[in-house]
Amino acid sequence: MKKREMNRDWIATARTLSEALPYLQRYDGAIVVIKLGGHAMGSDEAMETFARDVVLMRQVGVNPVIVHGGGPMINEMLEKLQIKSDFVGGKRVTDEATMEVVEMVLSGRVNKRIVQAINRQGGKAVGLSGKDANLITCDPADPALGLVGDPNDVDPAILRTLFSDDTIPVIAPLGSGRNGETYNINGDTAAGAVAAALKADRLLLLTDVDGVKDPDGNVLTELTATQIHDMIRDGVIAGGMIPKTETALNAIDGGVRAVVIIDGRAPNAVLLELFTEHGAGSLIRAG
Ligand SMILES: Nc1ncnc2c1ncn2[C@@H]1O[C@H](COP(=O)(O)OP(=O)(O)O)[C@@H](O)[C@H]1O
Ligand SMILES: CC(=O)N[C@@H](CCC(=O)OP(=O)(O)O)C(=O)O
Repeated sequence: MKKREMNRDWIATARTLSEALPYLQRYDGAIVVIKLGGHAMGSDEAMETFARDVVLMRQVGVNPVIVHGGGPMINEMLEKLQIKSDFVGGKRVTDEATMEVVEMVLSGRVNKRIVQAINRQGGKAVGLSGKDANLITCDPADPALGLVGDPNDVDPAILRTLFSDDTIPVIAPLGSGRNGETYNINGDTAAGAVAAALKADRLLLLTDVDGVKDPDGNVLTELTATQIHDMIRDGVIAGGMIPKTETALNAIDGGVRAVVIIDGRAPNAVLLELFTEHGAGSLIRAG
């Protein structure tokens, strides 16, 4: 039974819903790839909110695809096992022992946590890695990085099958080599490759900062390719933000309409970005 009382908050909520109509219409049937970084995963409560947002997206006709990271969780397990780990240009140098841990953590604990969270909210999520159904085939990225892969062949057929069954794919960033090897793919790189193969309407890169920052720490609300190249060259964009911005450019080149780098720790970040006029973070779009 609804309580028949007037309250400013509820009136504002109703107005927000009403104002969402043009956005709901715009994204009906759209494909939205969301990269959920390890740093953005946070508490169980934050995961629950994220999962609810994803289920809502699906409910209103969007086809969401989740590609996740899990760097901090891999670090934790490597430390327990006393395996040393180094990063070059934001990517983990991956030998065979490291690869075993990466696969175990990403395909196991991290992937299933997200799948379970979505299913608990009434969605239907299926966990897979880039190795399933030939989704992502890799070539070695750089001999210095060992088993780090560059996605060179992405077959999104399995994802389209899942869309047609109202199912939400949750993808761990691993890929197969041409000779049966397993490759570790940076989560942003994997998300970009999947988004390009699907010609996604949006790629949302959820991280732990408000967006891409200039040297004074101000978030740049819109970024061009030239700005990104200059900022990487000058060291203003560093560490994990390098693969993120490079991914954004590659995704746009590959046919994605727009990429947004946003703070995934902010409550309802995904809904705010898609269904309200209050988009946040840094936008990179096709020219
Ligand atoms: N110019 C920049 N603007 C914002 N963040 C930056 C910038 N340069 C480097 N970073 C770093 O990039 C990090 C995001 O990358 P990463 O830690 O790999 O995130 P995730 O785990 O979400 O993929 C930020 O926390 C920040 O420390
Ligand atoms: C090659 C490479 O660096 N792979 C990443 C995969 C996980 C990832 O990208 O996690 P975040 O998104 O949380 O950083 C790694 O081993 O950490």
